[in-house]
Amino acid sequence: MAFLDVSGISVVEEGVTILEDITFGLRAHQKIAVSGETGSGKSTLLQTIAGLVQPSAGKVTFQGKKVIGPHDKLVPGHPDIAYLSQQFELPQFLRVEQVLSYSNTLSEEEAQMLYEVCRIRHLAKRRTNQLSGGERQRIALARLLSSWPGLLLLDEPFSNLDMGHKSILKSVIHDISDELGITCILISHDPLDTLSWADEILVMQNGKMIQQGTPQHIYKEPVNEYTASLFGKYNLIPDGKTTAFSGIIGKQPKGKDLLIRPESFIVSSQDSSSVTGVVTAIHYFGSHYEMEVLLDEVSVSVRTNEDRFKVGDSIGISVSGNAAWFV
Ligand SMILES: Nc1ncnc2c1ncn2[C@@H]1O[C@H](COP(=O)(O)OP(=O)(O)OP(=O)(O)O)[C@@H](O)[C@H]1O
Repeated sequence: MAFLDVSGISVVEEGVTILEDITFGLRAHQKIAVSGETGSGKSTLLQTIAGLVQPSAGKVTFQGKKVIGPHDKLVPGHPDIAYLSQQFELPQFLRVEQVLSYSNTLSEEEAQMLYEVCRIRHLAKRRTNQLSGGERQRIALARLLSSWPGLLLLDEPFSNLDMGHKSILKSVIHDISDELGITCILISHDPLDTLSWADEILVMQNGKMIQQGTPQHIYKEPVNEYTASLFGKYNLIPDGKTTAFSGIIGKQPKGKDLLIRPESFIVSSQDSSSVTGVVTAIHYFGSHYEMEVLLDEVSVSVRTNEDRFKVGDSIGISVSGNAAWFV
């Protein structure tokens, strides 16, 4: 029995299809991230799983039981599935300890462990109007988790957080899975949040799930340019202009464009195993440089750690066959 089974879910609102035939399963403790552009249906998917949106077709089964939608339930939602929305609210002007005690169903020891994991123990006496955005979010999270759900759905938890609060929240989410044993599904726009965290990524486009796989698979072998674009910079060398590279990588495009990530290029000597280009711009990013290199007719972005290049240099670049992908 799958921990969570999403089977053929479609959602239609006012004649508009928002989700179309989504199917996937989740094992207990598996970490799934959902990626996709704005409006692709990510939030609606999580809300349907949580029993907050009525599917028009298909069903969600959680721990062997069908999740009942809001049309068939007086108080929408599932007691064992927590959904942290982008627009969470905390009661105004209460002390944090009051907010948490109202929803708490845990023993004192469990509650203290939860507050420790959420990094909020030091905030107990603070009033809710005296908190930063990141602190508010961790308290909203602790409040949700105080019923100790089996499944936590996090909808863009990192948006609007500065680097410091984001980094704390990342550790909190990591510990929620690893220390509290709560299974999580996470929506995030930022590839850095999902690639390093998830066991599996689902990619949404126009209400459809267009790809599912490990972070490595999705990053290296995206099903199309849209998926490639969600996970970082890429070069797309159009079919017809790929001849020079086809020789090096030993693969033919077969009518497709050639996708190469900037870090997959290797700056090498100018010989038969490389393609010659001219550096037209260099951008500094702290941990690395990105050079714009004009090849025969195409300009590509090449990542390098070396600082010896300058605009106008003629360089050789190569790429290994398994770092090139046709889309
Ligand atoms: N109740 C509704 N009635 C009509 N349209 C809706 C409803 N809920 C969502 N939509 C539309 O469905 C599409 C998907 O919305 P959803 O919020 O699920 O996308 P998303 O991928 O989570 O976007 P974002 O990243 O901006 O949060 C959007 O075009 C949205 O306007």
